[in-house]
Amino acid sequence: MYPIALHLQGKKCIVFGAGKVAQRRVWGLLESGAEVTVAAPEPMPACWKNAKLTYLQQPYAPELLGENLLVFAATDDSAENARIVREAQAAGKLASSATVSPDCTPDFTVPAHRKHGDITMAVTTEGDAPSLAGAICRELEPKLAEYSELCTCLGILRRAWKETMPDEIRRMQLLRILTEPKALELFREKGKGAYLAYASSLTEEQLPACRNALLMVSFGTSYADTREQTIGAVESAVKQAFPEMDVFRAFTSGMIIRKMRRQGTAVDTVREALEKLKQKGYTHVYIQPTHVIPGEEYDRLCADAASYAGAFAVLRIGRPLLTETEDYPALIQAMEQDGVIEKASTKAYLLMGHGTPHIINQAYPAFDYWLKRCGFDNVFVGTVEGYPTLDTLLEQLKERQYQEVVLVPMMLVAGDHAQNDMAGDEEDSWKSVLTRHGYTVTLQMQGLGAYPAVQALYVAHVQHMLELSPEGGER
Ligand SMILES: C[C@@]1(CC(=O)O)C2=NC(=C\c3[nH]c(c(CCC(=O)O)c3CC(=O)O)Cc3[nH]c(c(CC(=O)O)c3CCC(=O)O)/C=C3\N/C(=C\2)[C@@H](CCC(=O)O)[C@]3(C)CC(=O)O)/[C@H]1CCC(=O)O
Ligand SMILES: NC(=O)c1ccc[n+]([C@@H]2O[C@H](COP(=O)([O-])OP(=O)(O)OC[C@H]3O[C@@H](n4cnc5c(N)ncnc54)[C@H](O)[C@@H]3O)[C@@H](O)[C@H]2O)c1
Repeated sequence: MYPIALHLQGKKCIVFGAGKVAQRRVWGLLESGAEVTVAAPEPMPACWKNAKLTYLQQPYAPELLGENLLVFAATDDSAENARIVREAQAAGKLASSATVSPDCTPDFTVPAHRKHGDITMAVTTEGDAPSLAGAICRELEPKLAEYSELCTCLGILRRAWKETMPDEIRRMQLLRILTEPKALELFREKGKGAYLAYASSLTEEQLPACRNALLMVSFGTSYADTREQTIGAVESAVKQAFPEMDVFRAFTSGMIIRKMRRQGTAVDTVREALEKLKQKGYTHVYIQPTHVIPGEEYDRLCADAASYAGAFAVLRIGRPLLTETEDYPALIQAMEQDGVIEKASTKAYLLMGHGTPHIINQAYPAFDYWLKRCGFDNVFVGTVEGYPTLDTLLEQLKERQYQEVVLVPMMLVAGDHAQNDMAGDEEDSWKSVLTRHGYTVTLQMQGLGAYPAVQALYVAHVQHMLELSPEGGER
């Protein structure tokens, strides 16, 4: 089902039947300016005496379909209605039926509708409960009436601003402010005069000069040091690369946000950040996640952003670090460039990824595959919560002759997982297990975000997001 509003002025339409339903169809069609023909076996009902329509006193016949664009089968014979619909469709017309039958699939349904001034409201239940569609319209009708004067006002303002305000974004911004709940309430409570005064006060007010916001979204960490060395450093790199953008921060982990609040540091959730950007009047919002993979956190981010889709002229989401195929060799090259991993070394490097029950966990074995493709036979990927596990890594190490292993977090930050699961003194940490297996363990305690070459990858992802055409790039 796809709703559209048809402009029927001067278009030919035919209604079969002259009973209660047919009469509703005919009045509606005449109101919309259509050229109406009615065919039914009885004489023309008196109510149409002064109506501008062509009345044919005869039952349905295929030749009556003629040049008509829309066909309304409104007889009380459902088999006849089904036949009318089928034959009209075969003749390339769009047809509806007042009766529902299994051997007929009409092209359109007539929704319950109400019109007040320039506002038309239509409700369909796809034939399930037509009387409910009518009831919903009746319930909402007073609201429509309330807004029809406002609609006229806004129509006048909008046409005037199209002439006097060449900046389309500014116009959009103003019209959005003027249809926010606060403005609607002002119109209802104080009337048209107060509303128009508010509108002109807005046009005089200086709207924010910079309308581009870049929201950097991270999972977050409550470890303040690593937070600034990684998340903060990625954000700084992006700020430097895009000086024309206002850069903001949001975290996706509610647990971390709460913990930080207890420590006295406020960070926004994605929804809070988007709400603030909307309030501040930003029109173009670009969201760059710093997440390593597009997993659950990223899915949630997309859902949160989707609920703000109508709030901005542009709302786009960039891709996490490992999303497209080319991201894999790019990250390997970056890690090599900053000396995180070294090819053909006598040391084995074990990268500790987070891991996830989400299907994207495949990114970790895929990254391992890419490492080998790029010649890093001595670098292995494992995860804390997914596959490959530490046991998988131990098996792989056993087949080779390494004595020294270097542990590296494959996470943006060197937070809880790096400090405890990787490098902690508990007996099940990777460090403890590997030491027990006789390896000499070295720790690299930096999150990926701390490396300039990785920061440059995020800059490239933002660049890519900004370059996408609005049609192809919207998410
Ligand atoms: C909305 C409205 C617009 C309009 O017609 O203008 C409309 N029906 C309205 C009223 C209404 N219709 C019926 C009752 C009796 C109570 C009840 O049954 O609920 C009442 C209430 C009343 O009369 O108060 C019975 C009924 N309707 C259809 C069948 C055939 C069937 O199901 O076989 C039967 C069973 C007959 C039987 O049992 O014998 C079929 C259709 N009726 C449609 C539209 C289309 C689907 C719209 C949708 O739901 O999306 C469709 C498919 C026709 C089409 O698309 O042309 C209008 C409300 C106007 C308003 O109040 O503003
Ligand atoms: N869509 C709705 O809102 C709605 C509401 C109630 C009922 N219905 C269903 O729609 C049907 C029509 O309802 P109504 O209240 O208008 O019935 P109605 O009895 O008032 O009118 C039926 C009309 O169809 C005409 N007709 C019969 N055979 C014809 C033919 N071969 N060619 C042209 N006209 C023909 C009759 O002469 C009459 O004018 C009913 O059978 C009912 O099931 C629909």
